[in-house]
Amino acid sequence: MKTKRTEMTVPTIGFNVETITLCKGMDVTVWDVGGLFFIIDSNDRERVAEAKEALYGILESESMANVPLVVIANKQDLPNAMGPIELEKALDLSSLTDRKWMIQKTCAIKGDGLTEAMKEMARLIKEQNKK
Ligand SMILES: Nc1nc2c(ncn2[C@@H]2O[C@H](COP(=O)(O)OP(=O)(O)OP(=O)(O)O)[C@@H](O)[C@H]2O)c(=O)[nH]1
Ligand SMILES: [Mg+2]
Repeated sequence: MKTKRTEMTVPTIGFNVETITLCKGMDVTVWDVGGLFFIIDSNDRERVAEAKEALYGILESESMANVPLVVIANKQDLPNAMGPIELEKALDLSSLTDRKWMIQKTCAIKGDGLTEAMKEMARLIKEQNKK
């Protein structure tokens, strides 16, 4: 995967903004943020590899160094949805040794797990800041 980087700073705010080209036609803009939520369609087994590529494309950006990650495993209401253990393997999350991460199961249409995801993120950011 080739990434083309554009570094840019907004001096008045002091945020680092970086635009990464994940693949042709897919640009993501990342900010110097406290935490990253990555939402995955747990029911989309065919595209989990694609989701993994996208995730690592974001994580390799300099501005994402040590930034805590909460993977939101959405669509848990669907019977064929991948669970957290399966997703952890599919996304190879155990390879992430230099950042705090966790997986939160959600069902966005019912709102299940969303508050928990926010709380977990707050906890990870606090832990990271202790270092
Ligand atoms: N069953 C279920 N459906 C959901 C949930 N969250 C979002 N959706 C539905 O998923 C649909 C959007 O699908 P997505 O997978 O997000 O997007 P998509 O249109 O498939 O586009 P891409 O997957 O990005 O190509 C909408 O109809 C939502 O109502 C959930 O937790 N459970
Ligand atoms: Mg989809």
